[in-house]
Amino acid sequence: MLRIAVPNKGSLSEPAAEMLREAGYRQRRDSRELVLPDPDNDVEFFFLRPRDIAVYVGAGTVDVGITGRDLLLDSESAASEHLRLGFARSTFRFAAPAAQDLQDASEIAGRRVATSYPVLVRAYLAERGVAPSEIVRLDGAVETAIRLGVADVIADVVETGTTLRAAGLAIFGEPILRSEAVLVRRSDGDEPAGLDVLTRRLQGVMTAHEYVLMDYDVPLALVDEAVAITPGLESPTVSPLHNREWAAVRAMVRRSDTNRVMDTLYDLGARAILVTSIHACRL
Ligand SMILES: Nc1ncnc2c1ncn2[C@@H]1O[C@H](COP(=O)(O)OP(=O)(O)OP(=O)(O)O)[C@@H](O)[C@H]1O
Ligand SMILES: O=P(O)(O)OC[C@H]1O[C@H](OP(=O)(O)OP(=O)(O)O)[C@H](O)[C@@H]1O
Ligand SMILES: [Mg+2]
Repeated sequence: MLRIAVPNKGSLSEPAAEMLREAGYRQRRDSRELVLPDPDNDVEFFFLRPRDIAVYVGAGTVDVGITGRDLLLDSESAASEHLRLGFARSTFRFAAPAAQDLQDASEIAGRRVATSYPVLVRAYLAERGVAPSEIVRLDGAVETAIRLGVADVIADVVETGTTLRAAGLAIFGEPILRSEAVLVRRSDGDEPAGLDVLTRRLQGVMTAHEYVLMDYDVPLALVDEAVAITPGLESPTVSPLHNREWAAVRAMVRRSDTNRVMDTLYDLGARAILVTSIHACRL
């Protein structure tokens, strides 16, 4: 049985459970459940703190886990990224009171930095030869650290930037890291049995979100031009129609391109252009 660690709380928890549900796995109904066997799919879920997941995976007590790239790197555990999952995207940034108008990470020299990710911050500054006077490790609500006088600068997760603005802080310097949810596995050792199936299922969910199925009819003489507009992933399906002068085409199209592609096809002379969502897929 593949042992899979899943975040029990926080920003990662709900979207991770939703993705696993879409991939056909059982998910818990009660947030107090800590372990959930799914014998039909030959896996077992362990609901753990997101920050601890890479530690358990690195120690080999669970086979794989879902966590954030930032949490993985800050854990220094023997786990590594196996698959990007595309949700819980964030950037990790330095910020300071807007009035101070700091511009660059080099200005952190001699200043105190508060963060929940001390390993990431220490490594980033060390690489650039910047020596802060202190790195203050906090569990959360890092934005308040400056007002309370324990730090001059913070390094924190930024999604929309609302929290920083509300605290009167402004981002400065380059992003320290771009993060998203990732599937992690142990860095060394054999690939755990069943990881290939989990990976394909999760990739299937991502592809189903990312692509739509587009069907349209097009005059035979225009099929080549139409197919160049919708090349699909491998090759589009072209089928004959009862009216022999026309053909039907079916291809996968990036969801974000849907309307642009429909406009282009219509201008070319395609008609009856239909778009359907993909429920699940294996490529
Ligand atoms: N708006 C956000 N706030 C916090 N973390 C976010 C956000 N958006 C994405 N993330 C990602 O979620 C992970 C952090 O999850 P975690 O559960 O530790 O923090 P949290 O959502 O702030 O929960 P908590 O309230 O327990 O601190 C990181 O990988 C982070 O990059
Ligand atoms: O850029 P934003 O969209 O505002 O989101 C980012 C903020 O959200 C999180 O805090 P959370 O509310 O989880 O509180 P915490 O600091 O106690 O973790 C995170 O730590 C940032 O502070
Ligand atoms: Mg938080």
